[in-house]
Amino acid sequence: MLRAVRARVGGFPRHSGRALRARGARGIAARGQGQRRAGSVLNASGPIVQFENVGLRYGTGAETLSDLSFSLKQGGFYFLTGPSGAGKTSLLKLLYLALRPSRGLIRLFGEDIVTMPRGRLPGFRRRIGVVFQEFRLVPHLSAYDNVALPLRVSGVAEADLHHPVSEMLAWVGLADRASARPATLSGGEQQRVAIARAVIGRPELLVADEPTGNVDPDMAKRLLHLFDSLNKLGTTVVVATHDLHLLSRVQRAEMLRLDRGQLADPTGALRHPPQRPDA
Ligand SMILES: Nc1ncnc2c1ncn2[C@@H]1O[C@H](COP(=O)(O)OP(=O)(O)OP(=O)(O)O)[C@@H](O)[C@H]1O
Repeated sequence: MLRAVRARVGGFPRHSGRALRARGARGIAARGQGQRRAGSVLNASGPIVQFENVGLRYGTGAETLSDLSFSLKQGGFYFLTGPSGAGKTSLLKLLYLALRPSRGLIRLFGEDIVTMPRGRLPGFRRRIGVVFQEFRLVPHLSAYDNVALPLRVSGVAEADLHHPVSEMLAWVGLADRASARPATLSGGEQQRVAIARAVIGRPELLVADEPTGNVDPDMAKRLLHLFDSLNKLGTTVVVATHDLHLLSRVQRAEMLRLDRGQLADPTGALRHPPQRPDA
């Protein structure tokens, strides 16, 4: 079945962008290929994420993340790697605004999100697609309705939902499971629904935590191709993974390697935060 699906779709599912441009759609819906929303303070090549000397501490313990200074360029593709417990999920939570840092500066879409009033955060979160490590599907909704959720939140009309949602479910090989509730799906199937939900709105930033952890190598390749296609349409992609086979599959991807809460260079040496020019 996978082969049949593969034959039908060569790039990112074509109806998704169309639905997002439908009448009444808000926010991300207004974007075309590689374009940013009107009024964005970012220019086409500016960083979409900037961390300066960021630290994160849970409770009163030692810092889980320390001295993180890096930027992600708009339209970039990044793999986040590192041993278990290095802090990958914690870093992704800072990126998708589930946590605020204990210290340092984070700019997202050109704005300081550390001091941003809480009321503005949901609007920012809608610009980010997230594949959670534990999926977080809505249990009482079908696979179809879980995938449709971001489009409904963006104001896409019901009449415009069917094509993009069905196409996306077919892409992830779940056309025949559209009406299934999450509890009746396997772990790998739930993961694919979670991925379809995260990408269908063509977010400006996609953050995926071990998105291929529960699928076989063929499906992992296919899902990575989906991220790759989305990235080519302008979405900045950050994928945390232990799967070293994935890393070579996107040639242009850059690596971020975490080790004990700090960024390391590819040789494993810890990278110290750059000196500010005025320091
Ligand atoms: N809510 C929390 N409260 C306290 N400590 C936490 C919390 N979440 C994570 N940690 C700790 O932070 C450290 C980093 O965890 P994190 O999940 O970010 O690592 P990871 O690199 O994603 O690991 P894995 O690859 O196993 O998923 C771990 O020592 C973990 O115990």
